[in-house]
Amino acid sequence: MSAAAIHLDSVGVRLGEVDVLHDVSLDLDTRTVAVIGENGSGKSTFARLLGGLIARTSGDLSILRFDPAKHARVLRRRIALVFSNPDAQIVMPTVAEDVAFSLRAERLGRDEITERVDAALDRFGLGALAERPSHDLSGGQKQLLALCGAFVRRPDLVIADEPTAYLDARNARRVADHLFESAGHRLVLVTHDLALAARCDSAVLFGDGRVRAVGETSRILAEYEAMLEC
Ligand SMILES: Nc1ncnc2c1ncn2[C@@H]1O[C@H](COP(=O)(O)OP(=O)(O)OP(=O)(O)O)[C@@H](O)[C@H]1O
Repeated sequence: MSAAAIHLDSVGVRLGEVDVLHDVSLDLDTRTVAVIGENGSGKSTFARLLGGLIARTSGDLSILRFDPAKHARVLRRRIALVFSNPDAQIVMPTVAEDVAFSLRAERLGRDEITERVDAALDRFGLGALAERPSHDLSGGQKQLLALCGAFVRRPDLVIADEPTAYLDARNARRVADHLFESAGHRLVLVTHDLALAARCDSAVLFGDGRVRAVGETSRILAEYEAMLEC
């Protein structure tokens, strides 16, 4: 098994009748990784694969040195997913309850849950909204809540798919800053925002369900920009 945090060897993903990812081989070991590429190139499918939401059809895959096909439960506890539509991630009636729900699998005492939830709400500027109905929040506040729920579990790996897509500039900056804070987690960030991608240590460029280029971010971004100009 590879020593890289994220390792794929000839991975293919078929969804329904469609081969969506083809022969993906990658070793990703930088703390932050941008995933870029044109619409429909396979980025979200790649993120869902890493997040354990879909399974590979062929090839080998290890994440944090675990095979998701064999250790899905371990990985679920170590990986947090953040998507552009926070509504899909909000399940409990109030803001504080929703964050606490993220800790349900952690077997913590009531006091520790309260402590962790309060600290996370404060960190994401949601302290004053703790008792508010979660579905009444604005889009940006919901995204912060989804992020809060992801981070309260202290994940080793955060997989974020267009986490700033619907946010105003200030909230987008706030969300991005949280993602890039060196809080001990690795980050895989799917984004069309190339300024955001530029903040990552390395980048993967997808095209037609295949890896077109991988490596140091500025080089990959230059390749992508040149490709878009063609
Ligand atoms: N469940 C599915 N069944 C069949 N085809 C799918 C399914 N999910 C995605 N696809 C197809 O796989 C391809 C890649 O989709 P994916 O969402 O991974 O692309 P993307 O790079 O994230 O695109 P975007 O930038 O537009 O979000 C697309 O052609 C899409 O239609």
